[in-house]
Amino acid sequence: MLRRHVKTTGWFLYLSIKVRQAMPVFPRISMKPEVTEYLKSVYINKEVLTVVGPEEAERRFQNLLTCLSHPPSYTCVRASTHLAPLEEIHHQLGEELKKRQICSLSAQEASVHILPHPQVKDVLLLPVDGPRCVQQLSSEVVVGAQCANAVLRGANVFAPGILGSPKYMKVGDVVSVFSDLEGRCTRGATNYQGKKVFVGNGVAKRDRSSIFCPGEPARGVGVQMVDPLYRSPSFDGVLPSLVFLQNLPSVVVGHVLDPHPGERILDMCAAPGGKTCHIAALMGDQGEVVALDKIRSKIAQIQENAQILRLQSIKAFCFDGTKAVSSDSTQTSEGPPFPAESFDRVLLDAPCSGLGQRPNMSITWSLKEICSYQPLQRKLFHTAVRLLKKGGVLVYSTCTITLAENEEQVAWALHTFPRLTLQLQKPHIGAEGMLGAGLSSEQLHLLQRFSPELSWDQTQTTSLPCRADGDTIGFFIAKFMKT
Ligand SMILES: C[S@@+](CC[C@H](N)C(=O)[O-])C[C@H]1O[C@@H](n2cnc3c(N)ncnc32)[C@H](O)[C@@H]1O
Repeated sequence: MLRRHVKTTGWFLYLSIKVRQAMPVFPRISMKPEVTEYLKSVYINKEVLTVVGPEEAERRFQNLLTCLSHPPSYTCVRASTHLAPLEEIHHQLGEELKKRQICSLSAQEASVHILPHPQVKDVLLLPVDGPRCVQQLSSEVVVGAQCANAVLRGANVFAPGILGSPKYMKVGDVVSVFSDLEGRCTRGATNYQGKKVFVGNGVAKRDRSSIFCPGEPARGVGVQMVDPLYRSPSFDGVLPSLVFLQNLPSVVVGHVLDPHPGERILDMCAAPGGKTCHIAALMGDQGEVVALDKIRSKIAQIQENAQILRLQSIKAFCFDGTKAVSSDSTQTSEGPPFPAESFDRVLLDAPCSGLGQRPNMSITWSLKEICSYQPLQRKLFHTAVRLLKKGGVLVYSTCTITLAENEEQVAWALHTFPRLTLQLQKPHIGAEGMLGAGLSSEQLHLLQRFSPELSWDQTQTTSLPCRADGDTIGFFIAKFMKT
């Protein structure tokens, strides 16, 4: 395997000459020592040690730290099968990608490389080309970590994400883009020497002066990525009503909830509405999907997505989910709070520590912040159970990897609400629940945990769609019925 060392400021990155080789290109995710210790105690807990042994437990933990800093090796889009058959959307997407030449593949290859998921009937998968061999340049643009993560998943650099640029950067200049790993680059920097990681090359679409001008905040694309380390199509404006960018586990959530036409569904923490829209689509837009979110500015995102995807059964409200049960059982108004037992199904896609997101090269949070979600999730859970009809279905999901927000919440819920029983999930394409929360093997079997660390060693040698179910963000799903 041919490799070369490329020197960056204080950092050595291994850049691969061969496309898709097993060597990681980014350093392991960095975090505060207390957070590393905490995650280690989660992944190398007593129950895990007893079952898989210390070596395997350690291997999984080290894999976790590596895979979190790397993007999944494919892009997942959900097709609007309520508007057109999957085959038709597949074909149109191939044509559109060819037309826009946003796909690096040849015209003939473009549609061939879009693959339907074998089990999730409204998902199309597109391989990501990377890590690619890209030469670093002397002109450096430094962007915030969030912005860089989006670049690694196919986005361009938007002006607000830019922290530093060459002193005389002009429109048309070719620049190398770096992620500010520690969040220490000050806005307007001209030569940042802190920890940074190269994510690709692009062309400046704005002069430095217009990016950092005082007063009016800069908007629009600041650097168009032409040679990214990981190339995947940008879906900006591509068939907006027919394809929706969504991580595979998030699409699985909608199917696990299994909503039926004519039902009344509650999505308690809904913004920006990806899962809300999926639920409405699965119901053929027949019935009612009530979407709540506590943050007012996010309600417009739900409404906008519903409009783009041509869904009319969604009603979005700004409301605190923990207060969504009305004490008045005769209350009949359309919006919250609602009388108990008002909904056939409830989705609690809970606010969480989000540690399963990929790529993520640095967790800046303290342990206290990470541990702050469990009580809020329990409050929301109480409301969810009260609002659910007898015989109704409750799905609880998070995009994090701790036991405290996942399996421990399930153990707590089964203990607190004797009328809840765990249900089989369909599809079940992730792993089962993680050991360590005292759940039985039957209970763990009913849980779905997407655990990229389990297949990280094989990720880059297995072809799509086989690797799709393992090479995901970290995610958790539990399905209950109220008996
Ligand atoms: C994981 S995100 C939801 C993602 C969404 N389900 C989707 O698929 O697009 C969690 C959301 O919960 C919202 N949230 C936090 N606390 C809440 C509360 N008490 N009541 C309602 N929403 C809340 C946040 O504003 C955030 O938008």
